[in-house]
Amino acid sequence: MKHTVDVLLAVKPLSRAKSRLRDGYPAPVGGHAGLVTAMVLDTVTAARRALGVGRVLVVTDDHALTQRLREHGVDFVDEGTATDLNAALRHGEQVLRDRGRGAVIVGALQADLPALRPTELGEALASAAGRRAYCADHHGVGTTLLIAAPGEPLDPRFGDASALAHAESGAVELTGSWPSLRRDVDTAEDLAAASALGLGEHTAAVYSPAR
Ligand SMILES: Nc1nc2c(ncn2[C@@H]2O[C@H](COP(=O)(O)OP(=O)(O)OP(=O)(O)O)[C@@H](O)[C@H]2O)c(=O)[nH]1
Ligand SMILES: C=C(OP(=O)(O)O)C(=O)O
Repeated sequence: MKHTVDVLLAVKPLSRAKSRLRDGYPAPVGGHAGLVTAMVLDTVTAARRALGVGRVLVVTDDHALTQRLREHGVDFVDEGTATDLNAALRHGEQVLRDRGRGAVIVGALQADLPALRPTELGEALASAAGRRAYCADHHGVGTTLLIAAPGEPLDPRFGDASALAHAESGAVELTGSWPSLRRDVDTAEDLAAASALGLGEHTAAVYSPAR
């Protein structure tokens, strides 16, 4: 039976989010929080359109963000007692399993992929082929996607050098090209590179590349 992956995205409070992305580009419409929100919405929109994705659940305590998610019919959950990204993802994983019917395959997708193409995510999920797997970021150092093996815990190890950490945890590295899946946005340079790939509608509406 073809399995779908239930995808988690975690977002910290917008006031603290994307601290490396606070300057170096024209002021976005709606300010910093508006830009971060737009990137989340574009990432979620692409994930929902990707072949192989089941449910999408955003883990966040930010009220303004959850309001926008609600407007777009995106499911979300608070982060419980989590104090970091991995704990927030583990909390979201438990919520998915509690709600799930039958075997659940859980994945974690970074929430700052505003150029994400559904086809690239779908290809990455297919190439995991039921294995614990990860996709490294464009630097080859971080992780933009982690997929658990069916019925296995997600065991997220995001943070510094997370690609290596996930490899050491037994995850298989996914090696497709997938430039939009690997282009997470941490800095103004990343945002310009994502713009060159083609931004989703929400981020494109608030950001214009520096002329
Ligand atoms: N819910 C939740 N999400 C988190 C937490 N820490 C990080 N994240 C999210 O994890 C994703 C990847 O983290 P980073 O790329 O470091 O994002 P960031 O922390 O906003 O960026 P910087 O402030 O520049 O480090 C982002 O979407 C963050 O919002 C946390 O404690 N809780
Ligand atoms: C937390 C991560 O994201 P970033 O490196 O963008 O902070 C990660 O790649 O594990």
